[in-house]
Amino acid sequence: MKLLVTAATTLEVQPFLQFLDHESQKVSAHQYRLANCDIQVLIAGIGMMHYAYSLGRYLATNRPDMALQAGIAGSFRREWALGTVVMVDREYLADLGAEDNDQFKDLFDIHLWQASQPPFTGNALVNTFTSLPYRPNLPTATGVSVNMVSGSTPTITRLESKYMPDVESMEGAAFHYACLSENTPFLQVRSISNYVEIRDKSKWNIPLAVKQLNDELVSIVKSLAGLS
Ligand SMILES: O=C(O)c1cccc(C(=O)CC[C@H]2O[C@@H](n3cnc4c(=O)[nH]cnc43)[C@H](O)[C@@H]2O)c1
Repeated sequence: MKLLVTAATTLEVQPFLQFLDHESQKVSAHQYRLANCDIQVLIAGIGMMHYAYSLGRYLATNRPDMALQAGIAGSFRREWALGTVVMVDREYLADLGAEDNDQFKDLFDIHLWQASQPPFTGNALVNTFTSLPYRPNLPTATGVSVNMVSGSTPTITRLESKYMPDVESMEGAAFHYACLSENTPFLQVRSISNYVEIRDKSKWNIPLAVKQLNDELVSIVKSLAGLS
């Protein structure tokens, strides 16, 4: 099987790259062979613009059997400990639209986009692939994707009441959009590095989130390669 593993930054998948260096055959700079799996690693950049361009360019000439996005995320749910790994199955574009005095309206609200226009389901980018080669047993989550990490009470309250999100990232929606548009089965896996709150970087735990994310990533890829 041909598997694409993609992340915004190398930092987020560094331990996975080390695993591949030790356990697989390196075919070229970002390509590996692990048992029955051809693995391509794409570092697509931070934010939706970089991500959509890199992934779109890749999918224009490559047909992976499955794409896997791995990254860290902020959590709206305090009951999820930092380091919890979740599978995001629904994404909203949460800051693309218009400000109307103190109200935010997304592109569906102002009728520039129509509900369920492809590849949307309603106003969300939903992972509708039901028969993936492998599905990890992880909590599922609703994601919002933003261009600016949320860090004020009005913004957080607005997102919670409009989209009821569990997690926030800066690339999830771009990944869903590209994979749905190209009919590529996909999984988005995120590990909680911080809570979505008034910005306090000292409370983030990126090393823990990266460790837990990569343990799960190795386990998923081993299962896909038929190694466990
Ligand atoms: O400001 C800094 O010093 C800083 C250092 C490292 C990382 C950051 C980020 O803002 C990470 C953005 C990156 O991680 C994802 N992420 C993680 N938590 C959140 C969040 O609460 N809201 C949105 N995105 C988040 C995101 O997908 C980016 O790729 C800052």
